[in-house]
Amino acid sequence: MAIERKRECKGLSPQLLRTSTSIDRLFVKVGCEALACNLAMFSQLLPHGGISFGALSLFLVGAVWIWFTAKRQGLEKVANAGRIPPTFPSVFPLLGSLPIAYLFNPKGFVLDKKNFFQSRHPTRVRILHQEFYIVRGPENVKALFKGSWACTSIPFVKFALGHAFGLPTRALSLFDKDDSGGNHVPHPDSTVEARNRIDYRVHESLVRFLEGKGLPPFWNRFADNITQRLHTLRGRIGSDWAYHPDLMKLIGDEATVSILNALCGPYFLALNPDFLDSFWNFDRNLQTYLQGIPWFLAPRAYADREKALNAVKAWQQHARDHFTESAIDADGDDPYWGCSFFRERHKMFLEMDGFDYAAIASQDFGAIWAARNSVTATSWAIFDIYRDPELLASVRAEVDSCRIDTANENTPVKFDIERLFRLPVLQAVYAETLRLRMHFYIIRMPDRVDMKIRDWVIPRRKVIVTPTTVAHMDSEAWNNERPLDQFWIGRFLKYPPTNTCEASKSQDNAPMFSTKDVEGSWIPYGGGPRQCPGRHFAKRQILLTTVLIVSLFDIEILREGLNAKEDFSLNGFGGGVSHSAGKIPVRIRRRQEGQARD
Ligand code: HEM
Repeated sequence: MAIERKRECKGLSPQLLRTSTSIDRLFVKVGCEALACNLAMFSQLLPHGGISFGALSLFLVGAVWIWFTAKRQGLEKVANAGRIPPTFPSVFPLLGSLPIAYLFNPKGFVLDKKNFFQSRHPTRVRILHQEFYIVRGPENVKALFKGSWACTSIPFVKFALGHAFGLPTRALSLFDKDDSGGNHVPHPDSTVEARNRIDYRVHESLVRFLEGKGLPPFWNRFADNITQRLHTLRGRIGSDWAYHPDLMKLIGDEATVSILNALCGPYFLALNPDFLDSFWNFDRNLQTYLQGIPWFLAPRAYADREKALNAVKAWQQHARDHFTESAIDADGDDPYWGCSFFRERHKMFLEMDGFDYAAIASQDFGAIWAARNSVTATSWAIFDIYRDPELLASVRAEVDSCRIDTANENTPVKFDIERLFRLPVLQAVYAETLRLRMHFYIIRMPDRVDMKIRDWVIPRRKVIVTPTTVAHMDSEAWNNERPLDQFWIGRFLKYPPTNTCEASKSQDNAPMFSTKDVEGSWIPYGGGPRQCPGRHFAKRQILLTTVLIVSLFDIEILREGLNAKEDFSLNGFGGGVSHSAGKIPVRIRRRQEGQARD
């Protein structure tokens, strides 16, 4: 039977197969047919009486490759039987699955069907002495999020705060001591004092702010601010086309200023008018800090971080010097600290060991920076709408139906906000923007117990990685009517049937928006207890800013910007919603009279 199987090896004579060695028969026996074929091919290449160098090299390359393929096949078999995820095979055992190709094309690497990010089942990956587990596929991802209660974020938060946000060592050491877990009630064997429960206290204050009573005042201030700003911009721009060198910067700056004003109050930017530059330069250099590149190799990157941190420190010193209780308004916020979130957590951090003003500035800069995804997503949504005149017309038709007429031209435009946030085409633009543009590695680590992911068990204290890009580009999970690397809102819309009696009776042919069918595949905000707490604000922020722009402005993307690409370089990929690789030049003018209800 083994010989019969070997006959399938193309190009090998029966005689050659009969003379193959006992080693290749052994491989045939264990099911590694390909390697057996290769060994047989090798004997055919041998000249009588010696081995040519070319033949030997060819053999070695072929043997390594086929061994690798055979191991992969074996992996699939083990995968169906076992419970501990198998290790992804590596060509060079000491190096593990060293992702050299990642350095040159990280997005291409994670989407390459042959490598570990695409494994169908949870898989262990070893790179040098490091190891982690990859989890992908909607059902596995749903199970991962469901089981995330058993995970700790402490090592990753500590890493990000220390490397990127410059949190001093004394404050960082608190993360190592916090063994109390993420729940309200600390682990019974934890010895950390309640005031030093940094992970739980920080997370609880974030949730109270962004998912609780802190959200409405923050949101209302943002909505007023962006409406006023874009109304003023409309006044400045006028009805003749004006050139702007970069749509992403134009939209990004407006949205960032309004978010900062709403978050930190009016003094933040008044005291630090150049903050936007250092903020975005910091953002572009994130990987430099995370990779631990020393300052003398990237002095400008570190100077930008210093400037951004100094801005936060200056704002907080001003708040400490000027704030009085009487400045607190009915919502609990005040103009010096902005949201009560910052004021309250300032007190909270000062209660903790190792925290001083510099440490608080690092923490708060991290919280401010977290809004960056929302801003970049807004710019992409607006880009994709104006790039497609048909889509622009659909969005405008929907949005105009939610406009509340204001008495005159000089009063800022108003909308029925709740209706606005239920518009199907608009929501589909938002969801498709995040599907296409959000590139992030969601990270989990089960802490005290092993983690069950369907039939698999991932041992405790092991890192689990789920790339959003893999989920968002999964051809088995998504509607492929248009290529997955193209922006297409149809992926999130369902249309009522067109030629049935029921449909003809129905007046309402509007599509329905839903993300239900792509649960576990649309994961821009992560999932489970530690999913993004800013998602409610982010959706509203992206929708309102987009709606204001399409209502107030005509924008023509100039030819060189029409096919703008995302920055998928090593420094640009994987940190969240992408930046564009280059500038996107546009012409902009006030939306022409009479078009408001086209
Ligand atoms: C489109 C916009 C946004 C996207 C795609 C996004 C995405 C994410 C993701 C993937 C995470 C990690 C979640 C996980 O591990 O499961 C996260 C965490 C976080 N996000 Fe967002 N985010 C967005 C907007 C915002 C905004 C506007 C804010 C604040 C105003 C914010 C604040 C945060 C914070 C504070 C965390 C860390 C939470 C923690 O440590 O527990 N995000 N975000």
